Amino acid sequence: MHDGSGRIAVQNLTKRFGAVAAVQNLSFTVEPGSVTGFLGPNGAGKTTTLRMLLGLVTPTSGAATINGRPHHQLGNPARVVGAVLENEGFHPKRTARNHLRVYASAIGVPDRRADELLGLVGLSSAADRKAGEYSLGMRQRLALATALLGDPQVLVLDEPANGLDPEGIAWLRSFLRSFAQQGRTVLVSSHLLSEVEQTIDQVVIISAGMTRYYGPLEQLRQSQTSRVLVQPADAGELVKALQEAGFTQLEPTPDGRVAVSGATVKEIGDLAAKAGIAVYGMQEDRADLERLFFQLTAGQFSTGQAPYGQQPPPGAWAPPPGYQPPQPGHPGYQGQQGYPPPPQGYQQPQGQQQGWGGQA
Ligand SMILES: Nc1ncnc2c1ncn2[C@@H]1O[C@H](COP(=O)(O)OP(=O)(O)OP(=O)(O)O)[C@@H](O)[C@H]1O
Repeated sequence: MHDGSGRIAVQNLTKRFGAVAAVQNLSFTVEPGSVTGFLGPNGAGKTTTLRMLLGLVTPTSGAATINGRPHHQLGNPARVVGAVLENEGFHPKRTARNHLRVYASAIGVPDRRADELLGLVGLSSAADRKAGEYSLGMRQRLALATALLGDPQVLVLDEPANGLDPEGIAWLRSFLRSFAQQGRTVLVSSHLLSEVEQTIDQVVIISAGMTRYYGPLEQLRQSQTSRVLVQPADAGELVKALQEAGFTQLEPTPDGRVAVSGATVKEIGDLAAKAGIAVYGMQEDRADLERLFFQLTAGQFSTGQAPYGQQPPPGAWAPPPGYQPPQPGHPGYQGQQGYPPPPQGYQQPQGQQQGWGGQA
């Protein structure tokens, strides 16, 4: 029998599709009572990992287990793990209520559970409409209702906020938190940290199939560093003046400004005035989680420019504890030291993606 813990364990998991190494030696655990974000850019290997966990793809090597067992050894898996995967297929002519009843009967739960769940996910009024007429957001709600039919201990969701409206996203957040507070396990994937930031306790960040960060979100948050972006008339003179005054955490920005860590706006302003350097603007810039996420998944840990001097200043943009440097084979791998610029055209995601409002 399984150990009943509700723990998800991924150990040295690897999946190759021909020449494509979709997942490479991935390891992490997800503890019950927490919501874990599984994050990575498009094509990072999230869906493949979740599909291996759910027994839909066979690993090339390594293991993914729930309750200490691979999916095919779970007995009645719907009672253990509920999953919402991308592109969930519904019979287009079947109503939502009938769809849920078919699944309820397949896993041996009573019909009334279908109506309970339609209410929970806010679909009661659309229960008799055909799934083929549902919007993307409605299909997501129906997929979650299906995943919950067996009252599972573990919930695995692949990009669940896709297509949801703001009310739906807020509902989903509070639902997942209360689900985890009952001592259950939630693993939720996303390619946007901002989308899941308010929901998750711990985070697994992957890029090109490899783990880049694994640990509490709070730890990642605490590693944020604030800096001041200064636009001086003469960057070289300002850097010299700052260095002479003992401020050494200085970096040029791609747009020609000087990024100063460890100094206040006032300190920089006073110093520039004393040195007779005109300053046209200063802006406090708090490193947000999204930028850290980008830096981690882009295979680097810098602002994209080599800092003034030889090496990155200690602490200025140091990786957070839990950071795992790129391995050979990762696009961001630069040997022992390397600070390449971010890819051209990268745009920071704007705002939160929208998406529920059932009767949580
Ligand atoms: N069945 C398959 N055959 C061949 N290659 C595949 C297959 N499934 C996935 N891949 C490849 O594996 C890599 C990882 O894909 P995967 O769908 O797991 O990424 P993802 O992180 O879920 O991306 P997204 O956020 O875009 O959904 C990609 O390069 C993808 O093209």
